[in-house]
Amino acid sequence: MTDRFSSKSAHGRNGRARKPGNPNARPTTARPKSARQVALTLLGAVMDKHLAVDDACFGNRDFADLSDRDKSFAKLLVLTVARHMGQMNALIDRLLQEPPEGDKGQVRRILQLGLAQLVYLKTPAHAAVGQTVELAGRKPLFRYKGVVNAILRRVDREGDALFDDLSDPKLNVRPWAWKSWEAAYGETTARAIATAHVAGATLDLTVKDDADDWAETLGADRLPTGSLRLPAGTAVPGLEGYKAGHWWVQDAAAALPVKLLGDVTGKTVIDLCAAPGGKTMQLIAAGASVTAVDRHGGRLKRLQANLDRVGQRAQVVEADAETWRPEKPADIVLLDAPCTATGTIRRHPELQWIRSPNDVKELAELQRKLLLASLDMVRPGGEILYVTCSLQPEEGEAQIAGLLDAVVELSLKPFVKADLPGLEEAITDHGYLRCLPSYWAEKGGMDGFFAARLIRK
Ligand SMILES: C[S@@+](CC[C@H](N)C(=O)[O-])C[C@H]1O[C@@H](n2cnc3c(N)ncnc32)[C@H](O)[C@@H]1O
Repeated sequence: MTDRFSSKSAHGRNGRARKPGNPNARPTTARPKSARQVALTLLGAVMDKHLAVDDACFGNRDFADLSDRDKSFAKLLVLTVARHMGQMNALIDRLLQEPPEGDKGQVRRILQLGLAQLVYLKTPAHAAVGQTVELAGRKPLFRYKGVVNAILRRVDREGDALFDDLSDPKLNVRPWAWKSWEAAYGETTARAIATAHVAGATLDLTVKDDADDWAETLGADRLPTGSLRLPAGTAVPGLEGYKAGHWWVQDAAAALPVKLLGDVTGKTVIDLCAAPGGKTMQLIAAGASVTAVDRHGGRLKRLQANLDRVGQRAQVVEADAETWRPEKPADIVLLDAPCTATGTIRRHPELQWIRSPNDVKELAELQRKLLLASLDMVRPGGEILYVTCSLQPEEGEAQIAGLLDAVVELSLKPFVKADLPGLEEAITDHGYLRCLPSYWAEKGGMDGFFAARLIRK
């Protein structure tokens, strides 16, 4: 078997001129880093600065210098470590006879990168071991080079057997998150959620129309709720219909809240927190007239590019939804609120390690403010659709229950199971949408989502 990742990047070698104006440009004499070295830096940014992997990549000059292939490999390494970190740490604790001193956790991270390659990505040992050991080749880590080498060689020799008693996916869940999910969904479901997080995510698409035809053209599965599903790792830009804007990438669960609104033809909708526009595009495709609001200019550019690609138009507003107000109240406000996004750990396993109970508290407060602001933007008799991609009840069920207790102008318009044929289990007794990553496990799962429909009296 050949190793696609056994040599240093051929891209960005010494002396290669950088494009003028490249903000990540570095002096041409600097020595380019290997994908594994960059992965080690990215892992540090995730764990120490609590950055999402994409954000860590965005600000990293060495990452910018890698070839596309090495960029993918560096990211894959970090995501694989994040996905299995609890299991890896349990094994490392067992194999490291003495915890390293004064290494700022680097030896553990190097070992994690080695395990990611040997155990999960099945990178050939000659590259995985040799080049990973090199990461410990400089001061102050070089005294641990032998230890790293010995541990990785043992893992290569003994393989999966070393993980026999470390298969419980709960090991990868932070205790505070486990406590919350167990209390909210029960132990069996919490474990199924953890299992889904380890399994990763498929590529789901929402099509503008002709879903059956597109399913056939793309060789995709048509899910009961209308989304199309392709295997994990399918490359998007090369797929037929992407450039022509016939479909967009959207997890099957993320597509449900707008579907649950029913017929929106001719209705005015304010899409608050709209970027990058998945739900905006759904609303427009369903016949609504949409004002898309987001406070992040860069993300709004992505929204506009998405609208351009699929040939749709919306009024696009860069503003803070807490203070912005429309000239005229809308029929519907869709609030896809900023949240901890713990429902998307399948795609972004690092969230497990960068979120904290304090984030849940702070974001729940922000969501409440945005919900109250939404009330000012919708006409009497109009609807507010509140959505989060969080598994935490504070950002879902408890948020809405608290709001309904406090705000007399609002009432719940419950969803009913008949609204969601094929996924009835996602409609709760209270009439909320509650998707869990463990649903449709045999089909490849889905993101965790919550939605509630409120009426302004
Ligand atoms: C969950 S994402 C939205 C995803 C989007 N609705 C979709 O379907 O593609 C949350 C968005 O909220 C935006 N945001 C966060 N706080 C905001 C605020 N106070 N006002 C407006 N937008 C905000 C972020 O910039 C981010 O784009």
